[in-house]
Amino acid sequence: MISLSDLEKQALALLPKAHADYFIGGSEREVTANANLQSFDGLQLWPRVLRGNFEGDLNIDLLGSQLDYPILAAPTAFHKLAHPEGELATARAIARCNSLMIVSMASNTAIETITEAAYEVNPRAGIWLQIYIQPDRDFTRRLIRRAEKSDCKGLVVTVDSPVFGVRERDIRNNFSELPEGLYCANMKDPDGIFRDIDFDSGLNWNDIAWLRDNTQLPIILKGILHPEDIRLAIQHNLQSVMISNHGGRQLDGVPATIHVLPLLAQAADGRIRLLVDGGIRSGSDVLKALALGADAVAIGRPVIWGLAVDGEQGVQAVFQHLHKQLLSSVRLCGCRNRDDINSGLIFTPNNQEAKPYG
Ligand SMILES: Cc1cc2nc3c(=O)[nH]c(=O)nc-3n(C[C@H](O)[C@H](O)[C@H](O)COP(=O)(O)O)c2cc1C
Ligand SMILES: CCCCCCC(=O)C(=O)O
Repeated sequence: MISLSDLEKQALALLPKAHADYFIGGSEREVTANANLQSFDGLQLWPRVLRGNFEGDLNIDLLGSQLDYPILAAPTAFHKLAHPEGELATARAIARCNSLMIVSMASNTAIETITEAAYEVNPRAGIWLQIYIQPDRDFTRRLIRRAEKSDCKGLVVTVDSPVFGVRERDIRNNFSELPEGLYCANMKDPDGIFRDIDFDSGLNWNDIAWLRDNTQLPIILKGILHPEDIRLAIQHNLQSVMISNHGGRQLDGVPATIHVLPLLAQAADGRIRLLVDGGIRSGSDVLKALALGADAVAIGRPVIWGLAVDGEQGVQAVFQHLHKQLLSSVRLCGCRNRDDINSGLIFTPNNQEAKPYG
């Protein structure tokens, strides 16, 4: 693979239009979906030279999961629309890469089957489950128990979705149901009936406290964009937040995540692990996010493109590609160790006078 944009083109050409549009689309006018991508291009790295080797490593302990590098898979729904092996192919690929997969609540494969496949490939694999807290709290509690029993290592709670975003492409394509034979496998009730995923528009911090009392798993809040919400997450003893605008698929017109990251890193002040997603398409994008304060980044659509083009191997290729590019960017920037990856690496007109790192 040469670039993720080549891969994206290949994947889009392979998929039926309604599915390609579901995967690539954003909400309303897709201003935020586009801003995620463009904002990375608007940031420039500011390299130093003649500083010798990068002696550090890029591995990370993320809430108990050991990753070889700080890139993980964001939760994305319906992998069987991209490839018949669906989430099993994704999970195996990511396990082989010693990375971490956040399984969507809307996966086409049940969480137990996914963890089993991942741990078979790599007993140290990282698997977290993403949930939308359901208005039916008993159902939510049962799903959390299933995640715990199947040895998930974290629970990601998506909080940017009191209602579902308006996806104009899906409306135009009349895409409102999965093809026959595909299901949201985690939504099966004990009586064998699949229920729909609901969005709880009344969700508030008391529900997060309820969740805190209902699981020992680390909780990661996904969909944070405001520094005040970081402070509240810290107050609620959460381990991590994902700075995310849902890939521009929920509220259109919100900032690109990379733009709010510095403010949120300041609010976090090292007291909570910061993950960021949205528009990361190259190793230099990953480096920009790490430099601005992220502990790790997550990728959504690129995983789908890899899966659609070449199943398990395609997903593996995406992770290997980003890892290789990240290492190359780190070296080209003259970083000697992990501490050199800081905000001094980002050139802005305002920091021309500032003393860069080192
Ligand atoms: C096709 C698709 C499905 C998604 N499904 C979910 C989901 O089930 N749960 C969730 O919290 N986020 C979901 N997201 C949002 C991603 O987790 C992530 O925030 C976003 O894709 C990151 O942007 P990127 O695709 O530019 O990397 C989905 C995104 C896409 C593109
Ligand atoms: C009603 C099904 C909900 C699936 C959620 C997937 C998602 O979050 C997305 O962005 O699409």
